[in-house]
Amino acid sequence: MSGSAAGDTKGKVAVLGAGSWGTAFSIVMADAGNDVCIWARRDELAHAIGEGHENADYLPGIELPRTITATTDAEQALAGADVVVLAVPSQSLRDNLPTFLPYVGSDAVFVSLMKGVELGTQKRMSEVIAEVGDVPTDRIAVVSGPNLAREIARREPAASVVACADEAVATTLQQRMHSPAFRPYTSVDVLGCEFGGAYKNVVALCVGMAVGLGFGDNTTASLITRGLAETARLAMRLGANPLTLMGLAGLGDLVATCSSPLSRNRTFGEKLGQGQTVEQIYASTRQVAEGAKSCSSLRALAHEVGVEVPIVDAVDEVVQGRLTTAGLMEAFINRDTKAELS
Ligand SMILES: NC(=O)C1=CN([C@@H]2O[C@H](COP(=O)(O)OP(=O)(O)OC[C@H]3O[C@@H](n4cnc5c(N)ncnc54)[C@H](OP(=O)(O)O)[C@@H]3O)[C@@H](O)[C@H]2O)C=CC1
Ligand SMILES: O=C(CO)COP(=O)(O)O
Repeated sequence: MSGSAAGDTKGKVAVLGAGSWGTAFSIVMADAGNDVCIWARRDELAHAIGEGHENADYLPGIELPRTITATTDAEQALAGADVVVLAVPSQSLRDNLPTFLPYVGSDAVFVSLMKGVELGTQKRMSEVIAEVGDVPTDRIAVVSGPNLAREIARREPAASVVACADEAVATTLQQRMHSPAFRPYTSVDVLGCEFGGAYKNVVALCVGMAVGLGFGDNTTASLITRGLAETARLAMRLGANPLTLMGLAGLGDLVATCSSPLSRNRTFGEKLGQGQTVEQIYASTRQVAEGAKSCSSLRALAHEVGVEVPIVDAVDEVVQGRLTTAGLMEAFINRDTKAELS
């Protein structure tokens, strides 16, 4: 993988997944001087992106740079790419990897944009890539931060974190993705970044429920703050750097997602709070709300390591249909009282 200063011609990037974030991140990479080829699983979407220069299904009204091409052919998307960006829903990654892996160059670096934890295995996405692809950790990076796709696609200024166990790889990727509107910071705390990204989706579901029930800023700020405490408690138990959770991939993303009506997770929670069922919500959108699945895997993981996660527990109960959203708020207030910093 080669690096160069912002604005220079850099190399080819394959983006596997043509949804909101895969497409918005492709704009970042194209603006930073990379040639980008997006893999979509539907012909009509690949055609709309490659020929019409718009992804009307996910980012309507955004004109895509001409250096972005698209295909449904994984071999074509990956040919010559030294950066391989994965942007499919987390729960589909394991099934999708065998389609991609035969065409990934032996030195190419994987970049996960996904913010979920696999159901059943409780693995983070970088762990799934390492396991299924037999890829060493110095070739797997994650990008995570307050990066709502539509705002990024509009080139509104934002920062993010690119994390890799090998700091030099993170730095090279940082150079590859630094664009006029997108400022990446490096980190070696892959676990902390992935955890921040996955956990905030569950907290955003909870905040959305509160909004849907008609509660105001005191309620949402209380949930965000206790959500951050819970995220940090579990992530630290698993080996994350606590400061990562106070950074862009933790607090930053938590605030953006919990505050924004653009967030699919917050919207999902809001609809639950307004009385819709999980099935009705799934039927009303094609976009992924990762927290609705990751609440169960994060809960299982927390219980495996003996960490208390009342928000994740309660959100999972609501999603499973065993608790109402009003019951969740009541449980939040009426749990046994304790010291804040316990
Ligand atoms: N959107 C955002 O603001 C951000 C999202 N993320 C994360 O990025 C990841 C991708 O999200 P995002 O792009 O937003 O998702 P979207 O829901 O917008 O798009 C999902 C994409 O994946 C495809 N897809 C859906 N199911 C499958 C499957 N089973 N196998 C293969 N492809 C599938 C969809 O194809 P089709 O259209 O054919 O259904 C679509 O191209 C998630 O983990 C998300 O948490 C991270 C930061 C920001
Ligand atoms: O991760 C995101 C912003 O950083 C997007 O959140 P949603 O998936 O809830 O839209």
